[in-house]
Formats: sequence, structure tokens, C-alpha cells
Amino acid sequence: MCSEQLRVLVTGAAGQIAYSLLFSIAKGDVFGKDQPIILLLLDITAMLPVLEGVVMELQDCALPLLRDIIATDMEEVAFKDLDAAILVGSMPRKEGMERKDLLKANVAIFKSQGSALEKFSKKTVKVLVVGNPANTNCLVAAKSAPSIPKANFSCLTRLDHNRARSQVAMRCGVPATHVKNVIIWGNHSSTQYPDVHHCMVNMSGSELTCFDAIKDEAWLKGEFIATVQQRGAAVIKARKLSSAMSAAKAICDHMRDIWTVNYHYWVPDDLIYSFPVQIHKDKSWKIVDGLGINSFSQTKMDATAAELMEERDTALAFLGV
Ligand SMILES: NC(=O)c1ccc[n+]([C@@H]2O[C@H](COP(=O)([O-])OP(=O)(O)OC[C@H]3O[C@@H](n4cnc5c(N)ncnc54)[C@H](O)[C@@H]3O)[C@@H](O)[C@H]2O)c1
Ligand SMILES: O=C(O)CC[C@H](O)C(=O)O
Repeated sequence: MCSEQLRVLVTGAAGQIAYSLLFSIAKGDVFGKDQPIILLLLDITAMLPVLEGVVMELQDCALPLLRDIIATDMEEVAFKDLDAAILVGSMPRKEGMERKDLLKANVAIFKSQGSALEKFSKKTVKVLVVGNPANTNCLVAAKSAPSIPKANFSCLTRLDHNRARSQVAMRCGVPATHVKNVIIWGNHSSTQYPDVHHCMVNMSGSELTCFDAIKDEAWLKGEFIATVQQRGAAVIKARKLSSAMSAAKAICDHMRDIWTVNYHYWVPDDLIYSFPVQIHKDKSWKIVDGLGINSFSQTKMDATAAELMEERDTALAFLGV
């Protein structure tokens, strides 16, 4: 049994993603089956009565690893001595809303919470930003917490990764675990580039390139990319609500990989850009180097970077910095 309890914050704890996420974290799916945790739950004051119900349900799960639950609307309480922060709390996009509307509504939250990380959390805290626009919110949070290493900040594009992997798996008629090395470059938005040029698929025991397994280059370069890029919008259209179950699963995958060593994606200077990375035992990471990038990929990678630069400039202008 690990002796030290981890302090793990989930913001937006009364919301729909949190409702799918908290049980998985509390039962050990993310930080380990022998790792005791204290859950800190932050939401806005108006949602405290709902949060109280979530706390009751967590208590009623009778989970052995969950040693304490602290529900609050105060950042100074929620961000105290954190080991991990999962920043979900913010407004989701509804049908008809533009990205810019969301940027304006949400970016101030991440400035305030970045400052709270700076003031109250451990310098080793690992921060995962989920609230949209996730990349730019993450950048704003990192900039607002200058004494925490920028490498400790990441945003959620694992959902896009899982979506891409699953699309390929369904097309090939294999389980998603048979599909490896899908890459999501850039922004968690419709300009993201889901890249299968390094993807391998295990078909009946043989490792094939994705292009050989699928044998339909037009689909891979057209409909596949568009489906993954538009998946969030398609879920909103169908459910009238933003994705939640799949987002929670992706949050668990992302944070568990950081905690337990696996591989995933990452960032250049002054942009939070999704990259393939390798994560090491000490939780440090390194961008996977030397992948061949053809002109098709380069054009798509440039387009998503251009969008991120525009978003960054808009966000900083909104904040007056
Ligand atoms: N990156 C991704 O892959 C991904 C996927 C799905 C959703 N999202 C984003 O996650 C966010 C949350 O989605 P949801 O469906 O859970 O929304 P939701 O509306 O159900 O819940 C959001 C919660 O955040 C709370 N909140 C608002 N401001 C807050 C603040 N300052 N501090 C703490 N809590 C605050 C709200 O009161 C609410 O309870 C949205 O921005 C959504 O777009 C991202
Ligand atoms: O607002 C959107 O278009 C996407 C919502 C969410 O980030 C998702 O990917 O499901």
C-alpha cells in the first residue's frame, strides 16, 4: 500500500463530465489500485447543493482508497497542496455557439485557477486542462503559474486520440487495442490533424501499416479526418450536450499515462499543441523525434498551429495582457 495520500482536484465537480469521472478516480483507475487519495471538488457557489449530492454518492460507494472528500467553492481551499489538478469546470459549447464565445466565457477562469495553482499547490503538481478551448485555457493557466514547470501542464486531446483509434479499429474490424501510434497534432478543435502515417494495426496477428490494413487512402485522408475533427460537434448535435462519458474515459487514460508511464502527446514554446511524446518513469516527457512528415501532414499541422496562435492572441487581448 502506498502510504502518502495524493491530493487530487477536480473542478466543475457538479457537472456532467465529473459525474462520470469521479467514480473512476476514486476507485483507483487513474492513480493506482493501492494509492489512497483525497478528492478536492471545486464548483461555483450556486452548484454547491448539487455538489453535496455528488459527495453523498461518493461516500455511498464505500471505496477503500478514497480517504477524504473536500467540496468547496473557494480556490484557496481547492488548490491547497495539490499533487494533481484536473480542470474541467467551465462552460461547454452548445449548438450554435462559436469557439470565440467559449474563449471569452472561459479564459478568465483559467487565469484565476492558474494563479491559485501558483499560490497554493505543490510545485510538482500535474495539471490537466479539459475545459474548452482546452489548449488555450491550458496556456493561460501555465502563464499564470510561472513557478510551476510548464512541462507539468497538458490539455486533453486524448479524447481525439481515442476517437481516431476507434474509427480505424471499427473500419478494420479489430479491437481498439490492436491500433497503435495514432497521432493528434495541434488544437482540440476542428483544425486538429489526426495522423495515421505512423499507425500500425494488428490484423489476425500481423502488424500492418494503417494504410495497408484499410486499403482506402481516400477515406483515411478525407472522411476519417473529418469524422474525428467533427466528432465533438456531432455528439453535441445528437445529445444536445457535450461529450461526457468518453471525455471522462479520456481524462483517466491521459492522467494514468502520466502517472504510470506510457506514451502520449505534447507542446512547443508559447502554444499548447498536441504532439506525440514519450513519458519516462520520473514523469518527465520528451516529444517523439524524427517522425517523417510529408507535405499532406505538414499542411494540416500548420493549419492547426495557425488557429492556436490566433486563439492565444485573442485570449491575451481579452485578458488585457
Ligand atoms: N478537451 C476535451 O476533450 C473536452 C471534451 C468534452 C468536454 N470538454 C469541455 O469540458 C468542460 C466541461 O464540460 P461539462 O459537460 O462537464 O460541462 P457542465 O456544464 O456539465 O459542467 C461544468 C461545471 O463547471 C462548473 N464551473 C463553471 N465555472 C467554474 C469555475 N470557475 N470553477 C469551478 N467550476 C466551475 C459549472 O458550475 C458546472 O458544474 C466544457 O468546457 C467542455 O467544452 C472538453
Ligand atoms: O465544443 C465542441 O465542439 C467539442 C466539445 C468537446 O470538446 C468534445 O470534443 O466532445
